[in-house]
This record gives sequence, C-alpha cells and structure tokens, in this order.
Amino acid sequence: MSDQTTRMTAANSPGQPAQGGDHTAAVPPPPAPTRVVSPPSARIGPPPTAPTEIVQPSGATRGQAARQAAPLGQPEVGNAALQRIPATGETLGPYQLLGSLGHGGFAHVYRATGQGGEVALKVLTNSEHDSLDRFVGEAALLERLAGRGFPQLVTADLQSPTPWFAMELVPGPTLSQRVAADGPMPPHEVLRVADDVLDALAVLQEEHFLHRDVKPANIIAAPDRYVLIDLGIAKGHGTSTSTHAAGTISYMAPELFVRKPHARSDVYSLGLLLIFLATGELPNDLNFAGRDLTAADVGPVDQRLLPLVLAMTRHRPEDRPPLHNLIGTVAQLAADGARLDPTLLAAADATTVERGLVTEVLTGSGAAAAVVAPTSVLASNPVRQDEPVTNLVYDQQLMGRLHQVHGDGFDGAAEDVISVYLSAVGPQRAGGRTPAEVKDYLWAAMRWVPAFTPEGYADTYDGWVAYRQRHGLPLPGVPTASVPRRQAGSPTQHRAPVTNQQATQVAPAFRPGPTPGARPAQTTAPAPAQRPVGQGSTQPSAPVRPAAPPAKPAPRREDRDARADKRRDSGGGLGALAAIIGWVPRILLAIAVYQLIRLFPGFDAMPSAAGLPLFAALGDLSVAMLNLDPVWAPRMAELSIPLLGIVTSALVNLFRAVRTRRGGRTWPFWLVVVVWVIVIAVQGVVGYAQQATENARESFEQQREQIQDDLEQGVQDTTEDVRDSLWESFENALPWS
Ligand SMILES: Nc1ncnc2c1ncn2[C@@H]1O[C@H](COP(=O)(O)OP(=O)(O)OP(=O)(O)O)[C@@H](O)[C@H]1O
Repeated sequence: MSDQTTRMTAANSPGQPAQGGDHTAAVPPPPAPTRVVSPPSARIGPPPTAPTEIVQPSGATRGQAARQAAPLGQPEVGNAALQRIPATGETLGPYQLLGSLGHGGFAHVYRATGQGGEVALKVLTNSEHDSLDRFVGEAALLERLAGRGFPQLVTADLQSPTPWFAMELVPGPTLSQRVAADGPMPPHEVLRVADDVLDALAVLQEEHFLHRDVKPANIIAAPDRYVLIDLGIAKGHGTSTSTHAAGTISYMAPELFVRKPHARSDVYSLGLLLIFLATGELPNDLNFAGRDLTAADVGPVDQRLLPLVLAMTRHRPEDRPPLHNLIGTVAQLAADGARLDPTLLAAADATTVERGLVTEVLTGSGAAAAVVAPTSVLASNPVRQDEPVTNLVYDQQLMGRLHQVHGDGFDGAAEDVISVYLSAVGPQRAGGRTPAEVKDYLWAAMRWVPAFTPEGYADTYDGWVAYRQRHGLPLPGVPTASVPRRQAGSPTQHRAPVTNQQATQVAPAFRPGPTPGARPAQTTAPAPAQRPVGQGSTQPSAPVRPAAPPAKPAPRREDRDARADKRRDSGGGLGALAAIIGWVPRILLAIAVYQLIRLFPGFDAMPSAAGLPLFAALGDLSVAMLNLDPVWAPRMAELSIPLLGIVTSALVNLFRAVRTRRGGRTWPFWLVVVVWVIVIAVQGVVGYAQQATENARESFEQQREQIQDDLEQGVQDTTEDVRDSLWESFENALPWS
C-alpha cells in the first residue's frame, strides 16, 4: 500500500461533523492534536516490514474524550458509551455509505462506494476507553497482512470525529449465515474452510498475533475462498494481562478464560468452528469441563474429520497440534483421507515461531503475576478489583463450579455459589449487582437455559450437595462454614453485605473436591523457573498455575438429554404444572389396565371405571357426535379411557419436546402409544369374545325357545289331530251316521 493511501488523511477536519447524517444527538469528541503511533500498542514482535503511519488523537483516548464530552443521558450499553452511528447515504471521506453490512459491539460496517469502486467501510461506534486503540490496531494489522487471508486495507481516517477505515469488500455470507440457510456443510467444504482459515492464522502468527475471535460470524464465504475478518481483538501473544473481555465465549479456548492466551488458542476455536460447520451445532457447555472432547461429544462428524477436530480441541493448548502440522493434515485429508499421518495430530513441541512467543511471555508481563498464597485457589486466578463485573465470565474457578451446579439442575445453588464467591473476593466485584443478577448475566453470557431441579431436592447449595452424595458424584470442597441459604420466596433478593470473617470461612468452598480421575491440581511452585522450551510444553510457566478445573466429566449427549427430560419434568413454576400434567396419562394407563383385568373371568364383578362420570360423559358425547345407537354409549365410554390416554401423553410429550427444544426425541411417546395400542387391542379382542359369547348364548336361547315352541305346537297339533280323529271315528260308529 502506498504512503498516500496509508497515511490516514483527515477527510473531515476534526470537530467538523460528517456530511449527510441526521444523527444530531451524536456528540463528536473535541478536536485533539495528532501524533504518529506505531499500532497497535499491544503488539509484541518485530517491527512491521513497512512502517505504518496511522494518525490518531493523542492525550486522552477518544473514548475518554467522548465520555468527557458526553452529556448526561447519553446512551450506554453496559460500560460502553456509544459513538454516533452514521446513517446510510451519509458521506465519510471520499465514500458514500450505501447500506449496513453488519455490526458488533465495537463498530459498524457499511457497503460504501467511492474511490475505485465499492469497499467495506468500518466505522468505530464504541467509545470505551481503549476502543480507538483497538480500532487503529485493526487497521494497521490489516495493512500489514496485505490481503493474505484477510480483507485488504484500502484507506482510513482515524482522525475523523467518526473514525473509519475502508477495506476490500468481500462478497458472500458469513459462515453463520451460510449454516443457518443451508445447514451443515459437506466434509470436503469443511476442509476447504479449514485450509483457508489455517493459512490466514499462519500469516497472522508470523506477524506475532492471535486472532482470538475465530467464529462462524467472522468468516466470509467468498465465491472462491474463505476470508477471516474482524481483527478488532487480535493481540500479540505476549500481552496476556489484558482484562478486556475479549472473544466470543462459545468458541473461546479454555486458557483464555484464565487470561493466558497460547499460541494454539485459535486452533481450539477453529476446531469448534469445524465441528459447528460439520454438524450445525456446538458441543454443549464444555468450556469448563476440564477435559478433551470425545467422539460422543461432537455429534455426527464425518469420520475423516473426527481425528482432526478432536486434536484441535484438546483441553491443554500444548496437546494441540501446531498450525504447521494442521495445514499438513488438512492437505492430506483433502487429497486422500486414508493417508492421514497421525503423528501430525499428536502433541508437538513448540515451533520456532511459537518458541519466540513463549520467551516473550515469560520475560514480559506474565512474570509479574500477582504474588499469592500458594494454597489459595482464588489466587491461582487473580481477580482484579477494577475489572468490570462482566469479566467474571472469565473466571475459571467460578465458572467451573457454576458449570457443575447448572449441569446438575441447581440454578438456585448457583446463586449461593456466586454469593460465596463474592464473599471471598469482595462484594465490590459484583459492581453493585445482587448474586441473582450476576447469575442472570452469566447465564445469558453462557447461553444457559434455566435448569430444573431434580425431583425431591431443594434448589439450594445443600440440596445440590445432597444430590451429588446420593448419586455418588464428586463433591465440592467441604466448606468450613455453612453456605448462606437463600430465603424462601425471595430468589432475587439483595444479600446483606458479607464480612471479612464470612469471607475466610466460606472461601474453601471453592476448592475443588476430591475428584477421581481429575488431573492433579497444579500447585504453585515457589519462584517458578522458566520451563525450558522444547521439553514437552509450550505453555508459559507463570508463577501460579490455575488449579485443575472441576473434574466432573461432561455428560454424554444421551445422558444430558435424559437428565434434561428429568429436570424438565420436575420443579418450579411451569415445571410443577408439567409434573402434574405428566401424571394424567399415567393415571389413565392405570385405569385402562384395571379395565383390562376386569375383562377376565372371575374379575368381572369389579365395577367398571367406564361408569365414572367423566368417561360416561365422554361415551355419551361421542355417541351423540358420531350419531351412533345409544346402546354404544358404554362401549364408547370404555374406549374413551385409552384414547384419552393417547391424547394426553401426546400433549405432554409435545410440551416436553417444545421445552427441551429437541423435537420428537422425547423418550416415552412411542412406547406409550404402543402400550395404549396393546390396551385397545386386548380390550377389543376380549370385548369381541364377550360379544360373540353373548351372541351365541342369545342364539342358543332363541333356538331353544323355538324348539320348545315347536314341540308345544307339535304336541298341541297332535293332540288336536288325535282328538279330531277319535271324534271322527266315534261319529262314524254311530248308527244314524
Ligand atoms: N471486508 C468485509 N467485506 C464484507 N463484509 C464485511 C467485511 N468486514 C465486515 N463485514 C461484515 O460486517 C459485519 C461486522 O463486521 P465485524 O465483525 O468486523 O464488526 P465488529 O463490530 O468488529 O464485530 P465484533 O463485535 O464481533 O468485533 C460482519 O459480520 C460482516 O457481515
């Protein structure tokens, strides 16, 4: 890129509003003197091959300036004040905005036309304190990447009151749009995505950057290639101390949750992305499970792809293959799946590029990690008091425990866990939110739907512990003090501030309990030496390693489904109603079985349930509706029992299927229908036999009566004949006849 285009010219002079827009409420920050910076500030590694001259305001960052200038009442999203959002038709620099391509929490991207055709124009719309730095960094990095796997930077104006940069417009849907529209991709196409994205990540790694937000929405499916976008949070490997809530949680590598980016963190995200592309869904909630995925976790992935995605998503970053090996594997799979070299997918020593990065980490800010008590689990994951509350989602200890309680169906216990956690780390970490509000935020962030407590257990910490004990599941560390209970009926109440005394008493509740099969917790070695590179690990040896995450293996998909059914059948609000309704088909089934028993000889003295008012009424109703002979009413009343059973079980199962969002996979419906069909069939057969017997008896009776009538008639006729004949003989014998 030429200097003329690289120098971000002030198309709009500072303070001058952009043309054409009607966003009068927008508050542009005050003009500020400019300086040349080497973007981005977080970059570590060799200087760019061509110095990038990107001009940005000096002194207070734009975010700070904007906040200072912002009147009270300016819209805010969380902690983020909003910049003005340009309207379609507006002009920015030499470009006219044609329409929106999309936006994230940070910037809006427009299709724009101007100099040399159409471009994608990205506009900074967030004025958080470091957003302009990130924006400048993204533009500079795009320029350095020069279109290799990423859109090419065209030009930029970062001095504008509305900072923007223009890049190559990549035509096509994002992969999330593609999967939403067309469903899962065929294996060969998944491999093409892997090939293109791995190449792009390798280019990025050569520039000493991680992407850190590899996800379907950040890959555009152009007609001839797949292009990675959104470098807004890309950062140098060595800058591991950021507290910024970066990345999209569903695709984040486990080590990013403890703010220890690894050279292979993007490999993990890409592995999950490939699973998503191949199956249309992500493995559930495994971020905090603390183990590698298995074939059972990932759903119906093509057998060729399976070893690849399982290797890419290994829990420990050093167990994942490096980019170089993955590129080789994908090439082999694309050419001939049978010739896969398994050594490429094995854990591998750090590559040259990675080795340099590890040194950066160890000699850089990583070594300055907090000095903490070696036995404190919380200390292994130091909490910064000034972090926004939203960053709690990156706390592996907290989230690991929440993952457990939620997985077991004890959302109420989660509030207790959060409460205990806040006791230990200081209630100010909640930013004024109640544990219930913190829980709601975390649930939304993790996309966890409300759980339903197993029948017979209180939705509290103690209830959860009882449940685990009963089912032989690993228990959390035994607290030295009782966990504060939620008061009945006030699930969202604000808890009383906790005292320091309470904090010390309850903190041990966060120690992972004895968990068979778990990796041993890594204790904190005093003054950890730098682990020699090439001896089996590329992970930096920070002074304090995170303790092993809760070691409950994530449940298999079928187990989860069955457990979800169980949970949804019980507990709380709609769940209670569902549980009651769920009993109706069972009661009807019991009545039908009773009716069956009565059909057998010797049991027919038992009163018929069909005489109950409900069934009798149904019998009358169906006779009236079907215009049948009223003598059929008792039969229809009998039939109404199994029919009602089928209908109610269908409704209950439909209700469950909707609640669990798993379509017709709820277990009992087909079974219930089969049972009901058997009930109807037996009733029909026995009823038919009874009817036939009755008919035969009636016909026999009729014949008997007929014979009797005939006999009587015969006797009578004979008697009359004899009498007549005698009378006639007598008359003939008379002398006067
Ligand atoms: N070069 C491009 N060509 C075409 N469309 C693009 C381009 N860059 C971005 N987009 C579109 O704009 C949308 C938003 O872009 P991007 O993800 O970079 O924004 P963002 O605000 O940084 O998002 P996030 O909050 O995820 O960081 C993308 O999903 C994509 O649809």
